[in-house]
Amino acid sequence: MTRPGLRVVETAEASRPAVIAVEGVSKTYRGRDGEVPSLAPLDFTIDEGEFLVLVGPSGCGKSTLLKLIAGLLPPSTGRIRLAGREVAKPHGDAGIVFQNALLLPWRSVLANVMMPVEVKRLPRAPYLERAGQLLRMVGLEGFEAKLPWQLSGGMQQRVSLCRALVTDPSIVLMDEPFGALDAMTRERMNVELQRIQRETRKTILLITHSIPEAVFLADRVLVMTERPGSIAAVYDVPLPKPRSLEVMGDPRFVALTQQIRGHFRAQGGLD
Ligand SMILES: Nc1ncnc2c1ncn2[C@@H]1O[C@H](COP(=O)(O)OP(=O)(O)OP(=O)(O)O)[C@@H](O)[C@H]1O
Repeated sequence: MTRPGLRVVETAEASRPAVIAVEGVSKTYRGRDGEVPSLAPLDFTIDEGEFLVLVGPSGCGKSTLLKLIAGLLPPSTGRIRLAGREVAKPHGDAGIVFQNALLLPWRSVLANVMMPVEVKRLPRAPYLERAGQLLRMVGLEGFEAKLPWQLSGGMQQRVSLCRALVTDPSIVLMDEPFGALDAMTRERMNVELQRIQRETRKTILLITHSIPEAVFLADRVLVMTERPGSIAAVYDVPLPKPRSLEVMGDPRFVALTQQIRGHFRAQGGLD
């Protein structure tokens, strides 16, 4: 049952249940040109409230994995459970944020945020209130009536994040959400996203090509191999949250980014 209101029920850190369970999941695309094995069988879980970041070489199946979790594609083997239920079709219980904000240009900021509410035919009034709260939380109070082109790229991505959160989904999936932003805006958005996750307590799975971004944001970083992607390593990030940008100078931060970079040196980098 989807519910409005920014906060979810508090759970003890030690006994956080898994929100996502990926069990033996693989994906092979089959088309006219033959088969493309995209993901090797994967097993991992994401805990409630966890921030898991995926890094891996280009084409290793990261976006495919996100689409599988969102139910947009069926796995070739294995199964995915989201909040205990097997994902079998597009379920709408995952908010998705892509590299481009993908806002409808003729709709106001508020109307864009309300899109999932309309698609799911949920009652308008409580979600309108939630949309207003979310826009306030991301610093866009007063911009509700603006059109997307009147906003900067970073502001548009914040709108897209509000749209992903408006129906209070079990998980937020983010595919290179800040990849199109300039470096300074991107850093600011990383700090913002960390705060937003703290306030909403959402479970987040984020894909990035930036190792520092991964370490800055994550509770755990999952490193993937080249296609067909499998799990090369999973790292706990031993840095307390909230983190400020200064953490990037912390020897533990530097050591971990170096260690993760080591996975890609032999493969010629992340991109
Ligand atoms: N619909 C499709 N049909 C056939 N092959 C596909 C399809 N979608 C993706 N692929 C292939 O599957 C592999 C994994 O693609 P995917 O987009 O998941 O990788 P990725 O890790 O997200 O890449 P990037 O980091 O470049 O965004 C790639 O080789 C891609 O060409």
